[in-house]
Order: sequence, then C-alpha cells, then structure tokens
Amino acid sequence: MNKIVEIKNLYHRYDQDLILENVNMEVLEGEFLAIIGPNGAGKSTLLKIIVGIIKPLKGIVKVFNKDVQSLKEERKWIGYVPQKPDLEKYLPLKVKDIVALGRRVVNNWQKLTYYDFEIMDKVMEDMEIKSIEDKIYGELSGGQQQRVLIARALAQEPKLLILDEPTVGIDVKTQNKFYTLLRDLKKQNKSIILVSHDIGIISKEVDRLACINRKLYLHGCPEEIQIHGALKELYGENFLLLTHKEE
Ligand SMILES: Nc1ncnc2c1ncn2[C@@H]1O[C@H](COP(=O)(O)OP(=O)(O)OP(=O)(O)O)[C@@H](O)[C@H]1O
Repeated sequence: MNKIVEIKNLYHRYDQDLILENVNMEVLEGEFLAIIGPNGAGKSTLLKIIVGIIKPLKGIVKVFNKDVQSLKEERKWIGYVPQKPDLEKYLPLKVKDIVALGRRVVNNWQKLTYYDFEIMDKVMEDMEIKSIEDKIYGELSGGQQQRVLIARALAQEPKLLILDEPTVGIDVKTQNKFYTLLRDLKKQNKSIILVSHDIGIISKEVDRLACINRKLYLHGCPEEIQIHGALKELYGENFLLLTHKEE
C-alpha cells in the first residue's frame, strides 16, 4: 500500500529543548492514524513538521513520496486544522469567507466557480454551519469556530487530512457527525492524522495509534498498544483502553 507520510530518524528542538527524538512512523493511503501523548509531548510540533510549517532539525519527512519541504502543487492536497488559531483577532471574516479559503487554495485564488460553491455548501451542511454562513467568525462560540475550521480544511477535498484536537469544544452530536464524516473520507481512501486526548473514542475509530512523548513509544493498532502497556509507559498510569472497534 502507498505510503502517504513517511518519517525517519526525526529530531526537533526549540532552543536547547529536544522535543522530538528519533521518531519513525508512516501513514498509508486510506489509513486513519491517531497521535496521542501527554501535554507538551511534541504532538502539535510533529503535525507542523508533517504539514511543512516547521523544518525539523534532522531527519527525513516525506509526504506523497516527496520531501515535504519540496512540495508544490501537492501541498494543496493537505488539509490542516491547527489547534486554536486566533484568526478572529486579525480578520473580520464571515464564516463563508473562511470556508472559501479552502477552495481558493485549490483553485489558485481564481474566481470561485459553481463547483466551488457546491463543495462549500456541502461541507458547511456537514458541519452544520450553513445557517450561520454570514456571521462574523470572531463572534462565534469556540465550538462553532472549530467547526468552521474543519469545514475550511474539508473544502480543500484533501487527500491527507491533519487534525490537531479538532473536536475540542464541539458538542457530542456534532462530534459524532464529524467521526462519521471521517469514516466516509477513509472509505474514499483519504488518509487522516488526528491528534486527540480522547483515547476512548479514537481507539474505536482509528486503524493505528502512535504514542508520543518526545520519543515514539509505539506505533500500532489500539489492541496492540493495550497489550504492550504503552499507555502506562506514556502517562505513567495504568490505563484501561476500551476497544470496541466494529467490523
Ligand atoms: N514555537 C515554539 N517555541 C518554543 N517552544 C515551543 C514552541 N512550540 C512548542 N514549544 C514547546 O515544545 C513542547 C511541545 O509542544 P507541542 O505543542 O508540540 O506539544 P503537544 O504534545 O501538542 O501538547 P498539547 O497536548 O498540550 O497540545 C512544549 O514544551 C512547548 O512549550
């Protein structure tokens, strides 16, 4: 199966602090990988390296079989939902303007077409924000803002979706809808990387889990991680990981 992301011997530091140490992992086409680990473990940093926003200190990072720093057109195939960006402070944009950014990235900032609007409508309906499309983003609740950011990333129709704690502040109903959406994307052979602290939910949804705390502790299916006691090693507590993955 095609490797969409391949990371070898990755190291990164901020100032003198080593944040990632010898991380090796991969994400296959159509695979749903969740990254878990305690606060400050380096998860967001790893995502930013995969997206190409941060250049690592050392190591190989390939996305779509190319060095991530050399991606050109392929960069548009990556949809990224960052953790708590404070867009609203700077931009008085409406919901639909932010979702449109996802389409503009793909169509090279050309005038939006009928097709672009169709996609925007679909993702806004999926994230239940169509009714607030004319509202100013900065005036929405935290959960509503998060849905807009997810819709923006989905509007790109990405081949690789990278999500940094996307469901924080989102109500349970919308969270369920969101996971259903992720399942649909997986069926379309899209790859997904999700950082989340919600171990219970994600262990039901994902193909593999990567446990990170500076180093990669384990990279395997949720059941395998439970057997190896990686969560205990990671969090220093005895974790009961509930895996009810349906066939
Ligand atoms: N731009 C930066 N400059 C300096 N240090 C940073 C920077 N970004 C992150 N760090 C530090 O690097 C470490 C890892 O941060 P990171 O955000 O990657 O962790 P995380 O696993 O995503 O944490 P959380 O679960 O709390 O979101 C933290 O100690 C953080 O303070």
